Amino acid sequence: MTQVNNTAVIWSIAGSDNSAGAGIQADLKTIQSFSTPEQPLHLCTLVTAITAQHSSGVDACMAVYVELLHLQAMALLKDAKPSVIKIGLLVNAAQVLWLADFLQQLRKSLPDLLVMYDPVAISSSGSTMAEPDLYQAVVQHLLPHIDLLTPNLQELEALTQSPDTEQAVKLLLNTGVKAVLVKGGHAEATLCTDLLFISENFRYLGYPAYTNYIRLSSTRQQHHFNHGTGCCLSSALAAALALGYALEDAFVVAKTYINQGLSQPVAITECSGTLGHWGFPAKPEYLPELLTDKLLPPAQAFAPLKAALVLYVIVPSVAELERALVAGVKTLQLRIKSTNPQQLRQQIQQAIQLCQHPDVQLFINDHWQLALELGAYGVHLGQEDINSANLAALQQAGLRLGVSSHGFYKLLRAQQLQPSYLAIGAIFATQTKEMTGKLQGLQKLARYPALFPDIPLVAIGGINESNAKAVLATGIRHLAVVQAFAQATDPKLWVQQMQQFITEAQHAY
Ligand SMILES: Cc1ncc(COP(=O)(O)OP(=O)(O)O)c(N)n1
Ligand SMILES: Cc1ncsc1CCOP(=O)(O)O
Ligand SMILES: [Mg+2]
Repeated sequence: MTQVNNTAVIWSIAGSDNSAGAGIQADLKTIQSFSTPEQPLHLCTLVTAITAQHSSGVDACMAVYVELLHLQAMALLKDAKPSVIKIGLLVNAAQVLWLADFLQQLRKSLPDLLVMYDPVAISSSGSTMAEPDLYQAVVQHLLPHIDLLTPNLQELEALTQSPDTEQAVKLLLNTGVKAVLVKGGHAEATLCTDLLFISENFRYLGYPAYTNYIRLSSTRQQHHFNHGTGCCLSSALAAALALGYALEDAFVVAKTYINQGLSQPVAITECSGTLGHWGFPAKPEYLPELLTDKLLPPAQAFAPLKAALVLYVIVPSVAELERALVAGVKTLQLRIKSTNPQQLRQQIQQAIQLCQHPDVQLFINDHWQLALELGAYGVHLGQEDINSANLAALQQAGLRLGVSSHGFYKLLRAQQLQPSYLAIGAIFATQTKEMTGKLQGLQKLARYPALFPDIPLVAIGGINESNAKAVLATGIRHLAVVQAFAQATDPKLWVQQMQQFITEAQHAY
């Protein structure tokens, strides 16, 4: 049967928690929370066990027979195939063996399938739900079929017999697992820190990280309403991956979701309850802190923009810069990719001269040394460039800084520098720049303004007069363009039209 719309189907293969804080019930609530009419998610379930539990323990756990697991899977396949499978509680070796075999078969017809395993065996209250032979079977048979494993610290040690996190993760990656997210929720610390290790084999990686792991941290929220937090973190990851987020971005989204849910829990009694499920997180205070990829930010923030970016036109030469100025563009970028050093200096100097006007803001792309030396208004740097640029010198000289980003993880990374603006791209397909990662699209773009309200955000990549209104409807207020301006036959009219779209959006939303 052909799937008819863009609904992403996720399967949860897990145990029932009748108290509905963890297990399949938590997965359903979490996945539903991420589902929207524009990008619907549909969670189907394969129940592996029925548990009798409450907030302080598990009274009973009964495994479902493998034959019935198989029938559940066959029934689901009659309707639709999943794009993501999230595995939770497995009880015994028989279930593991069936699942390993099933996944191997399924992958033959679903090469893009993403399989996650949250290796729960002991509940957060300390009750053991699995049989003693479970982990041995998991390591031997299941792990080679897992793309992303999400153990907590206890489960990590139980699976590997290693108390050393990095060593344990190495052991797991050697079994064929492609990424490991170690959940730090159970550690005794004021910060709750989770670590994501991504091997080169992980197909969903959008952009290479600058370290081989990413560490996200948030202040621990001490209360009694955290039953099922681990299940929900893994489900939120599954949802974000099904929505097309790159793994590192899905990690940020999932942790932000948990912070939101713990900030607004559902209390049932004074000492029992669960985290809340309140939709895609939308407040900056829920964002975690990125502890890895530490850049060396200057002591102070970069100078703010002297005016809003609004329409930001990027040009490859001084001749094009003049054309843009004549057409009425007030925010410009000189983006020269190849020329000899002498011409480069000359062009940057000329561009700075031409833009000496109180209403005009000119950013120099890439060539920060020349920009600094020649007294430019600002520079635009990519994520690689900020590793090596002398940011302190740029900040001290009063230059404005704009930084490229391609999703939540890169936004967090760039935000550390307190730049003057952040660019997000590519929104649509572009012929101007080779983009290796996923396109942002309008649905993802619409999530950023609420989470990054204190810094100007500019959208870039494939933007033109036909899609500008749709981009502005996401809440983004600034548009950067290359080709659409270069191809405008009447540049003045084109600029007026684009500026009008932006002004209308500012008043409309
Ligand atoms: C406004 C704006 N956004 C993004 C970019 C891209 O910068 P970067 O990632 O450094 O890539 P190059 O432009 O150097 O190819 C930009 N230039 N401007
Ligand atoms: C430089 C850059 N960075 C992200 S997309 C992009 C190219 C944008 O060009 P266009 O507006 O022609 O798609
Ligand atoms: Mg660059």
